[in-house]
Amino acid sequence: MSYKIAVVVGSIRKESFNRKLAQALQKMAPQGAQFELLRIDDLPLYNQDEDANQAPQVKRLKEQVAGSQGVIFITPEYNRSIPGVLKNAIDHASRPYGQSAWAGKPAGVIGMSVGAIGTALAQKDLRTVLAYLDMPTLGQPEVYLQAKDGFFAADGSIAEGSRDFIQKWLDAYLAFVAEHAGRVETV
Ligand SMILES: Cc1cc2nc3c(=O)[nH]c(=O)nc-3n(C[C@H](O)[C@H](O)[C@H](O)COP(=O)(O)O)c2cc1C
Repeated sequence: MSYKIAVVVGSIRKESFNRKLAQALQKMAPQGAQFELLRIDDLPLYNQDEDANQAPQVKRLKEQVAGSQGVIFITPEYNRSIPGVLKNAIDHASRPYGQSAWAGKPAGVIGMSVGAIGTALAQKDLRTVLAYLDMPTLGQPEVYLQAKDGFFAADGSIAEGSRDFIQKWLDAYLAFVAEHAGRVETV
């Protein structure tokens, strides 16, 4: 079976480490796993008044999530939590109430920040949100990455020091997606 995995990056900065990580992961994906990086930088600020009249960018986001078999969130930590742009995207695709695009999608959480705890607190907050959104989320292994010179190789791939560790996370996440898809198919 092949899987489409939606990838949401919690930074819209041009030189984002997390975007680079998303691109590196995309290259590490095995055949049968197709990664799609979702755009969130053109979403309006979430406003509940617009629930019945969602912007085309919001509809696009929801369709991309709905068409995926899983979602990977790759986020930096901002002020010990998740960036507003990521929460904005999550809130958009969770509404109108009862029509969330996220529900039931198996999630993977990974992130890179400059601080020593490597997004641990951002991921903790994100996991709380994903639990509420009814997204089964891979528990182990956890990946907390501190941005350091040499993490990425010159070609944008993950350098040797961390490559195996990240590959193990990716393999575990894709197995989690497959297990979830199997469960859904047998219901
Ligand atoms: C508003 C703001 C708050 C931040 N707060 C944290 C933080 O709580 N922990 C941390 O490790 N880094 C923090 N940083 C630094 C980010 O880790 C750094 O900007 C990182 O490069 C962001 O990820 P990106 O490269 O994908 O954009 C913060 C940066 C900004 C702009």
